Amino acid sequence: MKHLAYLNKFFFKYRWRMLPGIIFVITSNIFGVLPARVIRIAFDLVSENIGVFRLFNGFERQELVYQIFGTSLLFFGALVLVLALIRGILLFFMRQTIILMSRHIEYDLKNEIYNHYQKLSMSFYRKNDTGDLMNRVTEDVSRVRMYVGPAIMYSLNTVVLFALVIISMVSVNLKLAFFSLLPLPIMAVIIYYIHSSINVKSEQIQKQLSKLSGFVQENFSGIRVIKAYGREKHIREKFADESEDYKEASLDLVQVQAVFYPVLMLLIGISTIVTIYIGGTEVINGSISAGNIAEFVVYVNMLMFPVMSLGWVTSLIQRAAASQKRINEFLKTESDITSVTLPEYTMKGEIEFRNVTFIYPDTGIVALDNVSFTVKPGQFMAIIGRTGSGKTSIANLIMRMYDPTSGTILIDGTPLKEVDLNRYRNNIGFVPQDVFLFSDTIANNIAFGERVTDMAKVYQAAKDAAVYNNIIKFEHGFETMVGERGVTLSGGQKQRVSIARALIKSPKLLIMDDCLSAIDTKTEEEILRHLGANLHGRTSILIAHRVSTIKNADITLVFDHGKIVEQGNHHELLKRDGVYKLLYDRQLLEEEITEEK
Ligand SMILES: Nc1ncnc2c1ncn2[C@@H]1O[C@H](COP(=O)(O)OP(=O)(O)OP(=O)(O)O)[C@@H](O)[C@H]1O
Repeated sequence: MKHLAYLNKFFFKYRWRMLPGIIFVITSNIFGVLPARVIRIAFDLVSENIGVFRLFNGFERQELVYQIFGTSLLFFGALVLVLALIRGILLFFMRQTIILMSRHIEYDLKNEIYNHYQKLSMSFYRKNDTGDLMNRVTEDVSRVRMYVGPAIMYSLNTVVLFALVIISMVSVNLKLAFFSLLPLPIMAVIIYYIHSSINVKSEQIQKQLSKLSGFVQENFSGIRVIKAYGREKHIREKFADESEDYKEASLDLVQVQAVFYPVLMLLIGISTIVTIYIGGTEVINGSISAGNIAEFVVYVNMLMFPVMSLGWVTSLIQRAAASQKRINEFLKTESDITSVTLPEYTMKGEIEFRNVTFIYPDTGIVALDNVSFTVKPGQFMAIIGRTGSGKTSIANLIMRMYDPTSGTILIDGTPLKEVDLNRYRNNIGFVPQDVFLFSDTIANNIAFGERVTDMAKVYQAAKDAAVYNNIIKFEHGFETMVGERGVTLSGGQKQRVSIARALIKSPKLLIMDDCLSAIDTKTEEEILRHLGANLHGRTSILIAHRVSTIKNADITLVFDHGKIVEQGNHHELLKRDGVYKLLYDRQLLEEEITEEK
């Protein structure tokens, strides 16, 4: 429960919705209880007037008595209707205030969690899987909403209604009040246990359903592999097995639910019988009137729903507490990358790694081992090396996705930790190794880092990334949607759109991580030619696998096992006759063989 205390700030924020809400709960219950008294009066009127009616048997006056009697009953009927109507209006406002408040809190909480997510570093995202992150913003927040809305509303309602009904009952007859209320606690306990069992089973079904949809999603994504390997039958059988588990869990739930309502009806019936029996003996004793029995039967029935909902509300609160605990865990997580905020920042583009060692925090893999190098402003630096040698880790550290385990990274002579990260990243154009395009138009994907989409700049960036001619061939040109709902771009086209996204920023520092791998050598040359023309005054770092890509680099670092094993320009490296020369010769040979074919 203490976890839910976090939400109190929202109750305070929305106090002007909550307070009227409470007033509506109280008044609606007053109007809920009043009809029972009207019914009592009407009942008593019937029993009293029947005597009078019979007394006038055979007289003309009997007709008049009947008319007065009928009109009075009609009046009471109309009164009950009016009271119900007023109660209905008040209930409407009760929901309009409290449930509306819960929707506002849900909105605020979702935004708060999402904003917090945005501040957290890459290592956080590595540690937590996407499904879990999404669940906290969606499912957990929904469960918390059930607490701040329905649970609070029904709890308030129950407390107020019980107070009013008990006062009314006791003021009539203490003994009858005691016996009428006696079955209710027993009923609450039974309903609580049945409800808990329903909850456990519903959770099982939910889990099974998530597993099933995860299975389906993965298989739809990998449908090409499934078809290519002819595994459709096998997958179909696996799906049937998973569905079978889901079906079993659902049947289990139906069984418990089937017990729930008959048990409930039985308990309500018992309560009513007890009320009528004890009430009857009290009428015989002369301590209450027959109308009081009717009044009590109405009270008992009025209490049924709150008692029924008690189990439900308890489980709502328990679930919300568990969800809020998970949400609090995340909200308390601090980013391990913190930044200073500076009023201004201009970047020249010098990068220096001084004895940098980097171990990935989650796996303990030593990605970089005592690496030192300097890139001067405007220089073109290339990084080459075997897979897993630490090239991407260099890019990650320059982007400050992670901080080095030891050593220092200096930007224009200032340690990176002392640089305003937001402004710094705004000066960088980064093309990651795994291309990611949003489900949006090509133009918006290219202009992603820009505040406003300037089409002239979008076109120029697309031309520089050698993808312009491809895009204009699409039916909707730059307005073509990409991603799940749009066209599927080829691997090379995606890479070039991703390059255009970096180029449009005219960054001071351009980092391209192996982003020319799916592009043919001719297009690659075209891009490099454009880049060459635009690179003046801007530092660029190109991570590549092909030596041909980086021949023109001012300096090339050759990586192996997280260390720089060679460095220099193309000619210097060839002269050294080391790893670089070996790579170059091997690639030349591969190219010759391909050409001969
Ligand atoms: N996010 C990560 N968490 C943990 N370990 C990682 C992570 N990324 C990379 N590694 C590990 O760090 C080492 C260096 O990886 P890195 O991605 O820097 O290599 P790379 O030279 O860029 O490889 P490639 O050419 O295949 O992209 C590898 O052993 C890899 O398994």
